[in-house]
Amino acid sequence: MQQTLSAGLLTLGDLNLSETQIAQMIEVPKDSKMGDFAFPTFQLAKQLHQAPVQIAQNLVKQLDTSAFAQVQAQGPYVNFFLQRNSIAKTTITQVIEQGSDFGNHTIGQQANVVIDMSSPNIAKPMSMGHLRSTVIGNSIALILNKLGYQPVKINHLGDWGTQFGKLMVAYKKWGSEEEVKQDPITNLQKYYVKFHQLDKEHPELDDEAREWFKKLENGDEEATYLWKWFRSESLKAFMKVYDELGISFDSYNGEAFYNDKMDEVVDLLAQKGLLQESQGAEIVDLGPDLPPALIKKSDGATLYITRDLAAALYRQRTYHFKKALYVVGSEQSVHFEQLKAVLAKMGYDWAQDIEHIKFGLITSEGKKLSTRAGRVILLENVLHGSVKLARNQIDEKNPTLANKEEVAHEVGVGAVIFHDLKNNRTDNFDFNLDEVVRFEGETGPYVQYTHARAMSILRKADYQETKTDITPDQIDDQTWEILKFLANFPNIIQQAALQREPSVIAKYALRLAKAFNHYYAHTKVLVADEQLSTRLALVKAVTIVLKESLRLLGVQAPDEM
Ligand SMILES: NC(=[NH2+])NCCC[C@H](N)C(=O)O
Repeated sequence: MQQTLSAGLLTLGDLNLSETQIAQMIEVPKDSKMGDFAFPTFQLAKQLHQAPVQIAQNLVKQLDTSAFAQVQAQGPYVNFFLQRNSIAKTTITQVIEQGSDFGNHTIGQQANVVIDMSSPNIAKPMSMGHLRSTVIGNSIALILNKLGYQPVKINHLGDWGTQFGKLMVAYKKWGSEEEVKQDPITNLQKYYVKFHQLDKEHPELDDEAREWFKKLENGDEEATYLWKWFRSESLKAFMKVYDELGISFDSYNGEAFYNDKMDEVVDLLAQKGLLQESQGAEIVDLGPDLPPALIKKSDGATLYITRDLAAALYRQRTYHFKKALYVVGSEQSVHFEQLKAVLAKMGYDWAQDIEHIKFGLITSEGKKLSTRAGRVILLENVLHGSVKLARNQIDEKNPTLANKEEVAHEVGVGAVIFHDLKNNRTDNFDFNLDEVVRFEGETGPYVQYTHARAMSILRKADYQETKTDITPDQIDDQTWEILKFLANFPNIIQQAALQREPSVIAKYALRLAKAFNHYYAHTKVLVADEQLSTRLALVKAVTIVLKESLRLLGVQAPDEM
């Protein structure tokens, strides 16, 4: 279809659309009367100086339609109706032969894409925002990898800053080693909060904190020891969450890693004549549309953005990245615009390869989370609560299941990840644990359950791949619904990659699962007639694509649940 469209489009005018770009535009209409696939013409109107409806009509006249059952213009769309039988045979055969490789592409040519993700702050709890960054970043890495890119997942830990001075003072005054070892995050946080409760009335505390931070910067033995220890205890606690999520990183180079790389950045900025003094501080002016970037404070301390500049330089040198993605909440938009702007001013053309992958807030009862208002969601409670709810559902639906513990974990954790990824990433969404783990509706467990159900059909039939001989004769509407989705999977992956949007895959998986359940409700799959092996092959293909969709989101697909 891409080839046909590509050839047809060339006759309309000077359009520079690659087949990949065309693939990314193709849609599967919700109403099958509008075709199996549809090609929208809106986006071409400007370039061609024609109305979309006109373009659709002209295009249809130019297309070689011999490979299709029917091609027609309907409003601003070109609708394609495929030859069901031939598509059925090729699609099912392809999916089964390629297995989880179905949809793979070499477009990425092994180029490195650096993904800055998760990046929680030492001695503080990991927030729901950090969870979003972790699961979105992980899924984007998996999607890009499927297209032949080499993702490099970097956890840019918040492990440096004046807060460590405060923490050291607080720990030495009110802390204990046992407490920190037992529950590092809760207790370190507790000391820090106590410091802030007292420092208003005891300003000498702030002086002590400054001294401790200075000691740390100067490599003092005790300060360094404490810092390393806080860092490693916190990291251990974070690792537990990452282990539960099944997510790993290629690097944990956090802010502190760039300590000895800051001078170079400041020198470079000075050499290029970009540094200005402003009230004792050093800034880079970024014109009327952006606030200036604060590079060095009047006391000589460098800032968040200075570290990000050093990190960008380091990553470019180390990985020669094709793209550098920063998966960070929308509230940091200005920071990343500044980062790009400073790098562009420094004359690095790779500044344009930096992308801020924004995401929205998680709310509770429609309101922003707030520790003070008591609207907090603790990550650990979410994961454990979700696994527990999944366990209850399994006990109810499948009490004799063998590895309940393991499956409950895969379902509970998968539910949380899926719930996050099914929304457009920039949308805010409300968190309600009961909703997350439901086996019906638009949830991860629903997709997992559909996969497990399809697997159980194959088990009952004692399906052997070698028996596959596909001879579809009549393809009814329910079957066709599934086939269409299967055939479109490669396009879906490319769409998700281009938009950096895992929700494209999550929504696709929901639609495919729904189509399968619809089919299953209408079809006696296991009846022994001459179409049995074709039906089983279809079911097999569905299990492959559902499982691969879930994998790309970072969600497991148990065979039974
Ligand atoms: N390179 C970066 N700035 N990454 C994001 C860091 C996020 C930061 N630690 C925070 O919690 O807000």
